[in-house]
Amino acid sequence: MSELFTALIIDDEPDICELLEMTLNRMGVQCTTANNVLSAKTLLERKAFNICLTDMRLPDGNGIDIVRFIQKHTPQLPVAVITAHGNMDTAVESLKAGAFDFLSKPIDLANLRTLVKNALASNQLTDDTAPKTQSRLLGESPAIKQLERSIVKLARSQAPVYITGESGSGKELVARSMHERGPRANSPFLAVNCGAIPRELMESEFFGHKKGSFTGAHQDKQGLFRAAEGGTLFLDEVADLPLDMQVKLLRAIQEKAVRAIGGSAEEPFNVRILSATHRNLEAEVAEGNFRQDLFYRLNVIQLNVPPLRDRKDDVALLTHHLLQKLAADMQLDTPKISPAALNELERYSFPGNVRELENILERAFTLCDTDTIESHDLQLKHDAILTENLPTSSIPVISHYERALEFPNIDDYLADIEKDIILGSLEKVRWNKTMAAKELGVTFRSLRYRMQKLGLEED
Ligand SMILES: Nc1ncnc2c1ncn2[C@@H]1O[C@H](COP(=O)(O)OP(=O)(O)OP(=O)(O)O)[C@@H](O)[C@H]1O
Repeated sequence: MSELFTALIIDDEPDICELLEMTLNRMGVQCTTANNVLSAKTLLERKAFNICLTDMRLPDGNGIDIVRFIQKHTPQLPVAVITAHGNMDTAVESLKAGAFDFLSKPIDLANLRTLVKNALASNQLTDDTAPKTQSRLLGESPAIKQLERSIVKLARSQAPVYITGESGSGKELVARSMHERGPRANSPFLAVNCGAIPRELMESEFFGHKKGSFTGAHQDKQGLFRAAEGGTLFLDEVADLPLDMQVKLLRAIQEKAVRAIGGSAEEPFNVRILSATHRNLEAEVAEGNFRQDLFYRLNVIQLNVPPLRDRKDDVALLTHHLLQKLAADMQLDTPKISPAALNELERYSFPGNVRELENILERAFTLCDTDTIESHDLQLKHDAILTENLPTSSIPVISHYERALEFPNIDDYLADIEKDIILGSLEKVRWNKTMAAKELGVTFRSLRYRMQKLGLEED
């Protein structure tokens, strides 16, 4: 580090101030100290710093007062809070208030150095070096604009973010954008689908293994945490982690270190954790399928990606963009879309969200034999077209008799209706079977039986 950076250290214990100052000085950071909230605020008003480290307990207030003050006056300044050992509540509270990261006592010097390095990199983003990445998230709706603002703000922080939203709504895209707009942009972004890793390989995938540590371990393998060093690890479908793996993950996050299978020592990592699931994780915790303590660690800040049906204004924009992209990939001219077809898309409920829109357009593009996509090319599921925008007189009356004739027999038609009802309810309560059973007035067992019979598995 050739430039001279400056830090404000706020602590009333001289020994801690000295330890922090010595460590930071060795990293080329010049320190100013304050031992209470009042003098810290005065210094913050008078001088510019690159990083601020504050103890939680101060004689005339606490670290969160400092975090709030900085958020209000100099939000670009990364501030980290030093908390008492094991006091996760205050750590979470400070991250929620806008702290960049936290450090627990007794201070681990390796962790302190990593924190300072990350903070300085984040502070540098105010300069011309800030990633100029164009937003990947398309949309002009208020919900997307708000999401975009949250992404930019959270990109600088180290806080774990838990992203919720229906399948295909853009959770991974949000995680990726957060990575690309932050100080970790030049390091790896690794996305892992927790539900797709075979159980017996999970520990090795996450933490790595040493050659010979088990049958088939022919060479050393670097786990995901090590492979993502300096960057971001996105745990997709985190609700699918088996309970024994949840314990190991919690430990790794708490210790900020991992031990490879067959390895002799824990190795520290510097990775930001983002996670997501389309399931309701609170309900999984309530049902005993997900550990409360891990949920608490992952869910420091929650971001919700709204379903496409709730941001109808974005459908046209996304459609035009996706058609352009499809045409470019196939080296063809961009097709037009008829007003009627676009209107149909705008009234569609998109159970599979943007991913479904992508699939619909790809199919339509392939099927359409003119330069314009028409309604019939879309092949939308009619029961998923919302009728709210239609004048009542034009709402088609569905005759069960006529529809049943499209099926091989009446039982298949009735099964189709039952499937629709169950899926509708499950989607509404985010696949919480207890709540769906209640809503549908059947027992939990009966719902499970029906789901099995109809081949409805959670994906
Ligand atoms: N706002 C958006 N602008 C442009 N493309 C989008 C947007 N939202 C989603 N997409 C696209 O839709 C597809 C699905 O997005 P993504 O994989 O991020 O969804 P997801 O919520 O993580 O899905 P899953 O729950 O299945 O993991 C991707 O191809 C993504 O690029």
